[in-house]
Amino acid sequence: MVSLRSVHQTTERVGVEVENKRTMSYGKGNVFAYRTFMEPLSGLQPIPESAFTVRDNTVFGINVTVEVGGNAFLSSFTDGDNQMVVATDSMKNFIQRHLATFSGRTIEGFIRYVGEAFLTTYSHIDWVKLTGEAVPFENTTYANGEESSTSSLVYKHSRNERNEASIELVREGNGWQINSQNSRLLDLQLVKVKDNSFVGFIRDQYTTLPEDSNRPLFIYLNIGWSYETDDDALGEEPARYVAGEQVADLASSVFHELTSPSIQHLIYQIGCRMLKRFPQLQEVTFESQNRTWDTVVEDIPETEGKVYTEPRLPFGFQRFSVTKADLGPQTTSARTEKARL
Ligand SMILES: O=c1[nH]c(=O)c2[nH]c(=O)[nH]c2[nH]1
Repeated sequence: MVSLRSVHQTTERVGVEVENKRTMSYGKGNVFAYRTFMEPLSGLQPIPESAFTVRDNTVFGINVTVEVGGNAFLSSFTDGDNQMVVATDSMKNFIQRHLATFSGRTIEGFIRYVGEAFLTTYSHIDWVKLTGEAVPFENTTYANGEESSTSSLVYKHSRNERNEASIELVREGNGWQINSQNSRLLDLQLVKVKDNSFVGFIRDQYTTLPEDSNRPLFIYLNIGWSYETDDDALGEEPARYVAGEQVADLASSVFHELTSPSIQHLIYQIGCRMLKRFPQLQEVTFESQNRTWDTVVEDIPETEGKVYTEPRLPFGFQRFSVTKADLGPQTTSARTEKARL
């Protein structure tokens, strides 16, 4: 038994700990900035699954969230003392104006540039986290005589999947270090109209779902990746950069090829293919959601088509990460692991 007194002392010690590690940050979200005629990102390493090799960058749109922390901000919370406060409105201006002086070509590069600038400009900021979500614009075409040509003037705001990058920089001595850096493709929505199954799952008193050896499969995917070498994420060496557009094509290509037994296995296969194509990556992560339509009309005579409607809530999801350990010789150890279990 612990005496009351020692409980009290422990609490005091814990209290000090908590004081040092308390949650304290502030920042700004939805900071939109658009720059036109930015340098295109060309020279990407082509992969067989994708024809994408150049990101145009004529319209570079980004939605930034910035969050900063540091002991210097404590008195702004506890005493209402704003002496050290960088107004979040100024943070917004800081981000937007830095887009004019940015000399890179990627969202990863931009948030790194802004993060470093925050730490350099405001010496009392201990750490900064930035997320940049691309606001994507696609090419359009116009009638050029009898031909159709790509417009260099008109771009179409895309509401499809988009790239995102995030970084956490922490002050360290006279410089800073990267605590985490990730790239993601958000909200890739893919439907495969046949050649997917879901069978062999547990059947017990709770099971109402029939086995299906040929279902349509509609999935929503967030795919994340991190690099072995942080600087590869910047796109300064385009051949070492992984573009979300390539990742989207790779994912749909694997989906096309695979007669999938489940979403779980599909995302594993996508992850392995990504690490094979892009050996500069360290890890690939997935958040998937099952959005498979509900069937309304099962048989339409003389066609293999059916009629479907929106899926009913609730939706299933998966989370999974794939690393190089999942490639090559590790297949053996995965099997051994299974045998051991
Ligand atoms: O691919 C799937 N994985 C599951 O775990 C699952 N569960 C479910 O009801 N449908 C599906 N589909």
